[in-house]
Amino acid sequence: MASDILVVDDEQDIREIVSGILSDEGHETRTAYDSDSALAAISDRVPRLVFLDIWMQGSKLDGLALLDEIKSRHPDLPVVMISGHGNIETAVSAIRRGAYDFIEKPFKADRLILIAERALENSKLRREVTELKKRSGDPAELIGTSVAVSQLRQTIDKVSPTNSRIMILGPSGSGKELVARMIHRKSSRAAGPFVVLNAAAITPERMEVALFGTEGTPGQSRKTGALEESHGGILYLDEIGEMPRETQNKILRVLVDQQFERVGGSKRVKVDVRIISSTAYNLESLIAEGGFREDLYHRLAVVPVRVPPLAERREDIPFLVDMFMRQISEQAGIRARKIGDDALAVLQAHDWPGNIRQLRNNIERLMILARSDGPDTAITADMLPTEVGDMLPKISTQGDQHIMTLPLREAREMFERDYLIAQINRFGGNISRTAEFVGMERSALHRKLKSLGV
Ligand SMILES: Nc1ncnc2c1ncn2[C@@H]1O[C@H](COP(=O)(O)OP(=O)(O)OP(=O)(O)O)[C@@H](O)[C@H]1O
Repeated sequence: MASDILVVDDEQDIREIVSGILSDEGHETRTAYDSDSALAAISDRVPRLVFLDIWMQGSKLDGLALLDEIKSRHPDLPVVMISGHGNIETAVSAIRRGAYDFIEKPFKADRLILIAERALENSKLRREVTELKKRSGDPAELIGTSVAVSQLRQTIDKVSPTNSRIMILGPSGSGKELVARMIHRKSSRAAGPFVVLNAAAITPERMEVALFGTEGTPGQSRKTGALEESHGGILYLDEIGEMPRETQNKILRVLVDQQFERVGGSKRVKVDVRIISSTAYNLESLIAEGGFREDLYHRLAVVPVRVPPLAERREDIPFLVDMFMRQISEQAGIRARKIGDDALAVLQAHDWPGNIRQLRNNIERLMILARSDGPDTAITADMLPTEVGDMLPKISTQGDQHIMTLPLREAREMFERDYLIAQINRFGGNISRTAEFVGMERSALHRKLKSLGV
């Protein structure tokens, strides 16, 4: 994927040489001749890399001051200083102030290309590390040998190299985001960003700012939105059904002409973004009710990809349990345990309404609870948390009466989850309406659902 590089220099020759060499390498370049035009270019669209001259005649800010300004707005944007013979010391001090490197005039094309590549690679690695930290539990590949997962893998391989828009359909916790990340990794945009915007976790009022950013006012700085952040990469719109109707109209326009305006501005920002969206609920019924634009649905779901619920691929459960055990033992320093066949059978028989996320949460609890029993004893069915063993209630008999007991907290959680699932279904999957009905803030409901493994 070509990278967008901004070259800032007051000398036209240098601008042309630098951008010419980089364009020959397949990069997209833009130029600016002073601090104002550089800041304007950056606010049109944030580039991936900036080459910045230290001495610029007629510029309001000199190179170092402009570097500070750029870094204060975009701390992760790499900047390479272009220094003349006499100002190496300034270049060195620029590095202390956050520049990635410097290149001394006159320079050879090879050196310029090398520095650009290193700077781009370095910032890509930094982004990846941040991503990895965020999703440290994610496996690199889909776990499972079921037909459903094998087909899903094949679909991912087929759709990744194309540029088509994908809609991932599947219940909460089934691995939709993981699938989207895999498509990103296997696509030609792998070097570009992967940005997530969860429509269910953002209030409708804040949605447009989150997506389009704000132009900023004299007292308030400009903010880039998810669309701009994902330029050259992939934007993952999670829970697309929750997108407010008005924002849907604007997204449709972005899809048509790949341009948008920041909130409070009229300048058009051009972006090159591939959109992957996802939904856990039936969008068709939402469309029928008028809650979702049908034309937008068709544009987003050029290729629909289905992620099956865990209950439809029970044969994968032993592999997942094994992987989570190892992962949790590494992360939490708890020794992995053997798991008895009876316990595995219970785990495989469970319906897992919260899918893989819920399975993982339960394995974690199980490992923590079983910790004191000695590392070598296998986990047996009676050690399973009650939530898993809801088919294994503690039943006692008094006379001819059978009494079922569940620990209070777990019983509450279980009923709370079932209750919330029932309400969500009743409102056709619309989180806003469910939240209103159950008297919770939308984001609080979203957090609650995640914590209950829904
Ligand atoms: N096939 C799989 N193999 C291993 N781990 C998986 C698999 N599928 C999902 N997971 C793990 O399960 C958890 C939930 O997955 P993910 O967040 O992708 O689900 P989701 O469908 O996007 O959920 P939501 O709809 O709530 O956003 C993650 O920790 C993910 O790493």
